[in-house]
Amino acid sequence: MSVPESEYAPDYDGEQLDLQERHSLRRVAGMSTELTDVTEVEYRQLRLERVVLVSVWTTGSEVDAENAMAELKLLAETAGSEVLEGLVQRRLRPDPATYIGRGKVAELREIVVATGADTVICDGELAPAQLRNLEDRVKVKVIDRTALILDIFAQHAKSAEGQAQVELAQLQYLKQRLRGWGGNLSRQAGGRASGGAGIGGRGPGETKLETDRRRIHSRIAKLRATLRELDANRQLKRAERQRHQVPSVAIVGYTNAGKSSVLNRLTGAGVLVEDALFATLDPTTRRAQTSDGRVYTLTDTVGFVRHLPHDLVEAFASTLEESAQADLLVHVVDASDPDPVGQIKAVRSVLADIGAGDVPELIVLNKADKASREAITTLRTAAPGAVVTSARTGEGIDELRAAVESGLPRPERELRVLLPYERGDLVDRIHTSGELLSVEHTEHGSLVTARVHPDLAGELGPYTLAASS
Ligand SMILES: Nc1nc2c(ncn2[C@@H]2O[C@H](COP(=O)(O)OP(=O)(O)OP(=O)(O)O)[C@@H](O)[C@H]2O)c(=O)[nH]1
Ligand SMILES: [Mg+2]
Repeated sequence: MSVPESEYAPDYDGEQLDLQERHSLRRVAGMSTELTDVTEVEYRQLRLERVVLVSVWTTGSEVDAENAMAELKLLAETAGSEVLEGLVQRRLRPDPATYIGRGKVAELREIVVATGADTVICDGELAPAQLRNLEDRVKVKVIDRTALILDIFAQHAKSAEGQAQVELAQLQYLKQRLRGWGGNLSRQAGGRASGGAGIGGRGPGETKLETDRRRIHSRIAKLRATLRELDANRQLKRAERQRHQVPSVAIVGYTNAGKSSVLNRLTGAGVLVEDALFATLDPTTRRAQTSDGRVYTLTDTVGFVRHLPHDLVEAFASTLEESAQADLLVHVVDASDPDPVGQIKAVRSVLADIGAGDVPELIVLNKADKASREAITTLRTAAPGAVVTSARTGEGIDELRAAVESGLPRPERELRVLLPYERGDLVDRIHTSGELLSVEHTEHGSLVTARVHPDLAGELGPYTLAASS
């Protein structure tokens, strides 16, 4: 399988790296998808694409490169692929024409032939020309990480809004690549064994799009209009919650960190939990109550991933906005992941992008049952004030609930009122929207000290005895 040395000649921009590193298109160990039983093999052969993963490793340590590859593998498998091989090339930067070094392309072709792969997935966002050049030479479908993530989102989107958002992102992505693709490979064919659309092929078909570029544009316009309408709906609901001064908490974090599991633990909500990336695409809002009866909302959100495609962030803006509008972010981290600090950084960078950078954040180190003691200790130092939980065993959930309660904004007015007994309704409202500090039952009514919002303070005005702060 070795390629003559002369073939490496055009591989110029690797020249400043160690010779041996440059020469190897290294196999990453343990990459092939493990199939456990025969029925699974048969089932998967019908459905799966057989893929080879390729990555250019430019910066960071070898461990970083392997973690990135492991994540790409997980993404590919989430999309339904069988991973045959993972290859990494050490290089200062991707080749502008072929992504990996030109000399490596022939080697990649040999691996594709030898393994019987029908798709190559590159870790990154490739230029249209890079995709086309690679496809021409490797002679199987080549897709990039962005298309892969879009594909996973397309498979998981359930609500009308989620589906419209994904389709919009896919069309934006395709629009820029219409000229780049085509040629002898049909995008519509999909994986050899998938019996139809494969990765990157679900969603809008390309040939149709090529024949009528205007149709993309009008479809995009239509989707945007639909999304605006749906967004207006969401705004209404949010405004309603704001009017009632209901504090909101958004659960954010890297994909598969355990956000939905944490929400389920906190509220008993039946939200889909799956060992899959991007299981949750539609935000679920649940009502919760503090120990003293104040009502607040908890919203589960779409997970983040490193290099979340820009088109997706834009398309999901209204969903992601939920986090920017929250009073508190519960940032769930998988403490058992090999690189939790990298995940925290990736999540914070998306949060900053969507304007949620200033919302108070409570870090939750989840999967404590699985994480090593050292990892937890290191993370505690990196994130002081973090709560350690296991959504699996329930460890730390009470502590988390208490931390969320104390992180909620406090109603600003403190007052003392004497409420006649027939105004029990007002006592109830203090319970659910304010903080009841003390009650004393007198012969004239209930003597209540409480913190409430200005609205309710206004209504309580006639009964106020003394106001402070
Ligand atoms: N061992 C362990 N597994 C957990 C824990 N919390 C969640 N999991 C598992 O991790 C996987 C992902 O959990 P989810 O709650 O779906 O994660 P998520 O963050 O909502 O994921 P997405 O919606 O896909 O972004 C599931 O298999 C859970 O059972 C935990 O504390 N310990
Ligand atoms: Mg989820």
